[in-house]
Amino acid sequence: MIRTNITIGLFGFGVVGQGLHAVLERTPGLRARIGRIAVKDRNKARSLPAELFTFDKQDLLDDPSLDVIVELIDNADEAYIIVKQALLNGKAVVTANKKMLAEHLPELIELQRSTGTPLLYEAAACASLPVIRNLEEYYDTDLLDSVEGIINGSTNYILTAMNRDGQPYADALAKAQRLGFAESNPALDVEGLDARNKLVLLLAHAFGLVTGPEELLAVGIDCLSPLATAYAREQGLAIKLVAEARRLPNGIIAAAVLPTLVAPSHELANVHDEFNGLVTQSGFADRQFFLGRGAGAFPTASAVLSDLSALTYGYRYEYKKIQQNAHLSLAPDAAEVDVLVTFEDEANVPDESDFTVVHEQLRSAQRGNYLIGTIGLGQLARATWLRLPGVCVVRLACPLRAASQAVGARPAIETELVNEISR
Ligand SMILES: NC(=O)C1=CN([C@@H]2O[C@H](COP(=O)(O)OP(=O)(O)OC[C@H]3O[C@@H](n4cnc5c(N)ncnc54)[C@H](OP(=O)(O)O)[C@@H]3O)[C@@H](O)[C@H]2O)C=CC1
Ligand SMILES: N[C@@H](CC=O)C(=O)O
Repeated sequence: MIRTNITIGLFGFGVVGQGLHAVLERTPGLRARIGRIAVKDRNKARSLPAELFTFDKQDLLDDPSLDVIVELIDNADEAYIIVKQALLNGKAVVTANKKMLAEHLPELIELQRSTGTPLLYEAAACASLPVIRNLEEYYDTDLLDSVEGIINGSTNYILTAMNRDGQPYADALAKAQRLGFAESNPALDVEGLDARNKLVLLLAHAFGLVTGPEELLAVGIDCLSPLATAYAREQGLAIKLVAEARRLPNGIIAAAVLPTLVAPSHELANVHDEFNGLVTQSGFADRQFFLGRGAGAFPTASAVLSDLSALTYGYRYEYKKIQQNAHLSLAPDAAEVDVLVTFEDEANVPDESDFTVVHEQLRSAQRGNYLIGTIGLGQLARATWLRLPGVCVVRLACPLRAASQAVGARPAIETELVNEISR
């Protein structure tokens, strides 16, 4: 699609949809205009003339005067139906819906190929940060070793409000919702699932690895314990929700979303509020850092705008790395991670035999219970204690790495038990 005037069929007129309308008004150079808007709620007051709105998706999907469908709704299942039909109808699509994309990526890649119709989604990962197109194009000839970042704005906003401003978790979450940063279902944010959906997209564009979200371990910030927070503070570290994908030897990729202790010298330590930050490490370019707003109306709309502009010069994702890196595979059992696990009582003690090495333990009625150890990433994902109430897992300040032990071979446990056990 190479043209200078675009007429948009817009699905959704919420935070991002209204942001896009405002941004387009201020960007006359693009010569894109919204032709029709599909929304859901018939009783909601709208800031634009009523004749612009419809409640029937076919009014947009079947309208030959609309060149591009921009999908900005908060329902991933409906979004999938809309995007699929638009592509089958030969309409280019721009979407910000990372949940829908992560759940259907293989099919959506194939649909782009079979229909020859582009689907762009820069806003779906890190909102205003131009990460997808950079990973797709800029690093094409470079050897990417890792991408790690803060890729959910709401949780970073919450953690900043709690740690810097002393706000309670519930208040900080409510404010992230009021500001339009959080998903309609904020569990997606705080449970790490939104970051996991974005990690699926990063994996596809950084390494050509197409995987489902359920293949990736995600732990959120909803279970952070006061003990973990105090531990971080004592060590002079910040807790951030970090997504990481790392290339290990033998064509293995390790990837996960985990609350992580971050040293003050690390780029991510200075990513605050709803900002996102992404660090890439690559063979020739070395270390690079992207920083910008990761949520909100205008930052997200700016990425949608950039995709619309890219469509005018015929841009589409080629997913070249899927062919180039066909030898890469996700292998959580070949990776390990160092973690701090805090737990409330005997009912939710982590199973020591799950750990490759237990470095330190404390069980104290006064100070609380914790264990610091090295554990296989796959083993952590399978651990029955991981999801028990009262259990909090935080990754220590070191990257995912290749497992030092063959799977199944148990090393001697090095336990430095701080013997304060009073029960
Ligand atoms: N907010 C943010 O910072 C970011 C959001 N995103 C993604 O952008 C998308 C939109 O988010 P956001 O604007 O915050 O969400 P909002 O909840 O603010 O708005 C959702 C909009 O979708 C409409 N809608 C819901 N279901 C349908 C349907 N079946 N048909 C037509 N319209 C429908 C709603 O209609 P009605 O007005 O009638 O209720 C509403 O206008 C989501 O996928 C989100 O994950 C991505 C990056 C950042
Ligand atoms: N809820 C998301 C919105 C942007 O993707 C977030 O907080 O990052």
